[in-house]
Amino acid sequence: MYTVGYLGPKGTFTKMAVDGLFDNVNAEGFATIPACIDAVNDGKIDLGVVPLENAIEGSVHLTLDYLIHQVRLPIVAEAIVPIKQHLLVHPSFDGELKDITSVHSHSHAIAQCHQFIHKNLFGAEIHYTSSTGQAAQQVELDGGTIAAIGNELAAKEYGLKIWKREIHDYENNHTRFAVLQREETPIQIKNVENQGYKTTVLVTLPRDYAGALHQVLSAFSWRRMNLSRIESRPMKTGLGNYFFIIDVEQEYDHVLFPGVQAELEALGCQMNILGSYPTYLLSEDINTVENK
Ligand SMILES: O=C(O)C(=O)C[C@]1(C(=O)O)C=C[C@@H](O)C=C1
Repeated sequence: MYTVGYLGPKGTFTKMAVDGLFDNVNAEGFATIPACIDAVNDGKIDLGVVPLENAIEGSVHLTLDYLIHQVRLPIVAEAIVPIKQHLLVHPSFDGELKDITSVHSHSHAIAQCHQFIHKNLFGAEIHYTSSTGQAAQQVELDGGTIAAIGNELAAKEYGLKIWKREIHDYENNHTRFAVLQREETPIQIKNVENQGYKTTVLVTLPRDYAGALHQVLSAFSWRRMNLSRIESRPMKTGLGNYFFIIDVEQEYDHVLFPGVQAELEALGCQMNILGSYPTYLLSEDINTVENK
C-alpha cells in the first residue's frame, strides 16, 4: 500500500485531492508543503500531493519555488480539483455575519474569497494559517466568534457548522495539484476522467536581450506544440533574472522535445523537464462529504 503525503491536517483540499485520486492508500498529513516534498525526496513516503495553481489566485509560489530551488522531484500526475469554499463556525455560534470577529484560513483560500470578506466581514481580523484544515481545527479549539474558510470535509472532521456555502468570489474555482514521486514507477490512479498529458519545462535565459522570450516561444510554436501556461519566477540571483515555467499540452517524446532543447541550448538557454504526466479532472462531487 502506498503512503501518500499531503498538506495537513485532516480536512484540507489537498487531502480531498488524495481521496479523489487514490483508493486504499495510507494518507499522511504534513504541516507544510516543503515538509511533504522533503518526505518524498528522503524516501519516507511513496508519493506527495501538493497544490500548484488556483484558477482565481494563480500559482502556489511556495510549491513552485521549492521544486525549482530546493528539491527537484518529477511531477508524475496532475489533478484538477473543483474548489468550494465555505464559511465555517463553531456549532455553538448563533450570531450573524457582523458578529464574526476573525476569519482564519490559508492565504490562497482568503484570496479566493476577498470580495465576500470585504463586503460581509468588514472589520473582522484576518488570520493566515498553514492550511484550511488548520484553520478549521483552530475554530474547533477556540470556538466563540471566530470563523474559518474551508471545505465540507473540514466541517465534518472538526464538527463545525457551515454558516454560508460557496463564498468564493468567482465560479469555476479549481486548483491544480501535482503528484510527486522520487523514482518514476507506474502509479495506480482511481477511475477518474483523464484529460490528456502535459509536460512542464523550466527555461533559463542567458541574459536579458531583445526578443529572447520570443525566440524561446517560437521553438515550440513552429513545431505546433501547444502551451497552456507560461509563468516567470525570480531566479533569486538578483532583480530582473527569471526562470520561465512552461506547460506544454502533450506527453514528452524523443523527437520534438529534444529538438526544442537543442534549439534553446544553441541560443544559450537552459531547459529542464520538471515532469511529463497525465492530467485528471476530479468531479464536483468530491466537495460533498456524503458522496465519498
Ligand atoms: O489549505 C488547503 O486546504 C490546501 O490544500 C492548500 C490550498 C492551496 O495552497 O491553494 C489548496 C487548495 C485551495 O486553493 C486552497 C488552499
